[in-house]
Amino acid sequence: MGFMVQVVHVLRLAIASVARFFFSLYYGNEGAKIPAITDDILKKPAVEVAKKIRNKEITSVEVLETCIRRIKDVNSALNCFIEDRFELAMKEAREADALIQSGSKTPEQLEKEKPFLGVPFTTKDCMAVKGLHHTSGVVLRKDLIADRTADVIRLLEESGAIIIGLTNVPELCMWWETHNHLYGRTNNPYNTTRIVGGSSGGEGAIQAAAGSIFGVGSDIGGSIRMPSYFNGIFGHKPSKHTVSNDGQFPAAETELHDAFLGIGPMVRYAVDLKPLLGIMAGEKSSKLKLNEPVNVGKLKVYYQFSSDSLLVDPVDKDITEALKKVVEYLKVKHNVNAEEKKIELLKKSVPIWMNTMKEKKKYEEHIMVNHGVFAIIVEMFKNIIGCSGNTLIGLITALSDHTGAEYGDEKYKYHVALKEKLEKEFAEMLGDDGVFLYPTHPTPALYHNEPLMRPFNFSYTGIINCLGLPATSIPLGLGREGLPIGIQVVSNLNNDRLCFAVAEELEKGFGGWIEPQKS
Ligand SMILES: CCCCCCCC/C=C\CCCCCCCC(N)=O
Repeated sequence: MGFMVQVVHVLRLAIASVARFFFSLYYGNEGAKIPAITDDILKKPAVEVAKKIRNKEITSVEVLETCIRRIKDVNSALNCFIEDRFELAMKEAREADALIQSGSKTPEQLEKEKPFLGVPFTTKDCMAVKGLHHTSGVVLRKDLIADRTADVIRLLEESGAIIIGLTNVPELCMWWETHNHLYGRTNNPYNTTRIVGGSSGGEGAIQAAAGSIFGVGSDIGGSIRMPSYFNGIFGHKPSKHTVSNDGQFPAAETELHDAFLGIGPMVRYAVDLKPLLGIMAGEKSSKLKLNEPVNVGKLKVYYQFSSDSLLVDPVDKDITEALKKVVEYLKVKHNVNAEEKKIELLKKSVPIWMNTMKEKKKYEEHIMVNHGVFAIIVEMFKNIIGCSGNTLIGLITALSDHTGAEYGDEKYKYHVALKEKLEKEFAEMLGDDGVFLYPTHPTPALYHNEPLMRPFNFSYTGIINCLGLPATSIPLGLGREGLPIGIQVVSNLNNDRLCFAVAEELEKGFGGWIEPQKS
């Protein structure tokens, strides 16, 4: 059995390598370039932009105009921004400026009451924003306009931030390449022949390209952390039950999935993670004790190089080297002796995620009019001849939903039990002062469509969703292909602030976000 699994693994890798060769011939290595960033305000953290607006060093209207210009400059190459509310945003920016100019509140009062006053932001199109489309990349929802705004977006608006539009996602947000038959495919700002990840892929790209000041993503299998990683920015999936999942499509249908799913910030600068999560969490932010100081030198640091799963690609040497450098950096700078782990159950990341993700409702019910295996196969043929509203991977995922466990059966319960065992192991290891460093993903951004050859690579992030733990994707520079690399840092439940402290420290040591290729 073990031998056969090894043989299948080697065969899969061999086929994926041959396919990669053909992908490289097909796409070449030169994609479209995006223009250099010329406005300094786009190279500032959101907290600094907010301060400058409050202190009348720049107006909200000027910041918004700069973002709009930048979005227009980069979107033909990236196809990441899909719907705007520029006019309404401009009205809100004028109102913000008028409030500041009126002098009715001091900058200190504004900082307390409306910390992001006048700061433009974007979110993915699976989040309800009143008056904008709410499709999740599903053709059946193409005319659906949200009649209310998701809790998390409302909280950000109450903090003074201004939503300027929506970014692209994969069909039903359930794949890690951003492509659908409504808005098309999104390209990576570092190399447009490569993927941006998913499902918050449009958001990853617009943040990396500096088209908005901060972004909001959501993550049930890595959808914040993978696009953050592929696009060289910071992204945080919060502790379970911290940020309201209201107003998101698809909604989490079970208690378990509500724990897996998290909405969080996607940003160019680590310093923005904490204040944004504080606002997004609303009343629940108090349990995170975000203002408690964290001494990185006092943290217990654990790390693991690979899940050792035979269903997943080996971890790229650039990522392994980067993780080693992080361990060395923490030793030299903070005298922290990190401990290497070999957590056996991480090998089972793929079956744990795949089986515990089962719901009563079948996947195809969200994306197709006709249901059942036969209907899916018919739709696949239609896809091949270019006549389907569904993506091929959407249909493959629908088909795969007819394999493995059924919601609530013995197989499902077995995998829930495995998840609980791993949860206990992580809780004991991390305690109140521990962090776990782990690859966010085994490879840098693949060519478009290439994830089909390596479908389960998302499990490095997916397994952390099953545990409900907070995790931040941290950029660590560019690898040998000129594409972003990095790791994720995981902490115990409600210890999100430890992830932020590590993110800020590694940003200092490794440079954080790097402006993408310029024309
Ligand atoms: C060609 C071989 C295809 C093998 C079957 C692939 C089945 C894939 C099923 C599920 C993949 C889910 C990927 C989740 C990515 C992120 C989800 C998220 N919203 O956080």
